[in-house]
Amino acid sequence: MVIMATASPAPHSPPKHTNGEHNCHPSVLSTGGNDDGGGIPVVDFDVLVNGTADERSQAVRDLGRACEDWGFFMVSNHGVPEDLKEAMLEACKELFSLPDEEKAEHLETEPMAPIRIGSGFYSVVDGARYWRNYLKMFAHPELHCPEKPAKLRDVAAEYSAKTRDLLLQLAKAISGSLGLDGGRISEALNFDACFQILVGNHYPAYTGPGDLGVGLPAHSDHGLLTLLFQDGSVDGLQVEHDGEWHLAKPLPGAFFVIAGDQLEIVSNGRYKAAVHRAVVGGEQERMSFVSMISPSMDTVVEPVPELALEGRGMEFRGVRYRDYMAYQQSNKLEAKEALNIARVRHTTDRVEQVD
Ligand SMILES: O=C(O)CCC(=O)C(=O)O
Ligand SMILES: [Fe+2]
Repeated sequence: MVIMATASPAPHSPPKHTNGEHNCHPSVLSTGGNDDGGGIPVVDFDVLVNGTADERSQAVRDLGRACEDWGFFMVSNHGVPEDLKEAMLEACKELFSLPDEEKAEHLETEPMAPIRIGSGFYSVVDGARYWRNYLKMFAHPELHCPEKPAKLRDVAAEYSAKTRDLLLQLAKAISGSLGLDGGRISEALNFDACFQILVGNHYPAYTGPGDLGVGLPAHSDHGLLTLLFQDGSVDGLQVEHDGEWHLAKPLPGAFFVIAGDQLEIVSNGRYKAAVHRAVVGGEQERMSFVSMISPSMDTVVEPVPELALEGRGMEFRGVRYRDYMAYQQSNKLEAKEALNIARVRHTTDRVEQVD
């Protein structure tokens, strides 16, 4: 069975709640829901911030291991209310079901536009067709939001504030897990003015050839950390780990956290950005919602020098985040290809940049 990108047109049907099992590629390991036996690691956020000193130290170590081994984990007991997550998805569904005339201003805008509504079916970036509709909104330092549906702005403002707070606290703990001061990564990345983006993904019911289609091809995210949840029990997110694809099945209420390219750069390659993809299949449509934090657009991101001193030299050169994001968003999504613009290749007698 082959997972296919397809050129067929696809319906823009309004999303509805779905339940039930999702077809998955036979070579994909079903995982999640526990932290043993090769499952996706789980970090209990409440313990991470409110535990005893010993519990917190252990949680930070576990977090570090999750970032090192997977670049991908679940966070439970995170404090973001379920009804806020649901309201965020509902507002997104309403937006996707509006007629195109009502979204025209933001449809298929250029890759760095603060609001983009689009569809993988019309992808101008790489000519491929993906089974996906999306809404992208810059959310911080300023929230950019379509006027319709009317409820979207308030919900997005609250959701972005709550998830930003969570992501910044995770960044602090991750900084600690690297043996750095908790504020070190925030300082290096100018997080007082962090950049945040919200993305709603809608994968319509699949009517293309074969059993499965590509919703979003294998990629790593361009930011520092991505927080993701999906609607109901329709799975489709897969993460690469040790050369295998794992189906990411969430624990009830938990978020997925995905290490992005800027974490790989700032940690000098100690933590790897996770390659992931979304597959679609069958009658069931799927939705997911992403909140991502990144350095401010003007920050030149490079490894924290303390980490470069651990005998491995600087593995990345400094790249302004705005340029990095523009490059990643304007080119074909191909696993971690974008990181090569920042990677330094070490050879025995000289150091060169990879172009
Ligand atoms: O829909 C998903 O589960 C994955 C979405 C994703 O990877 C993204 O929006 O960057
Ligand atoms: Fe992603």
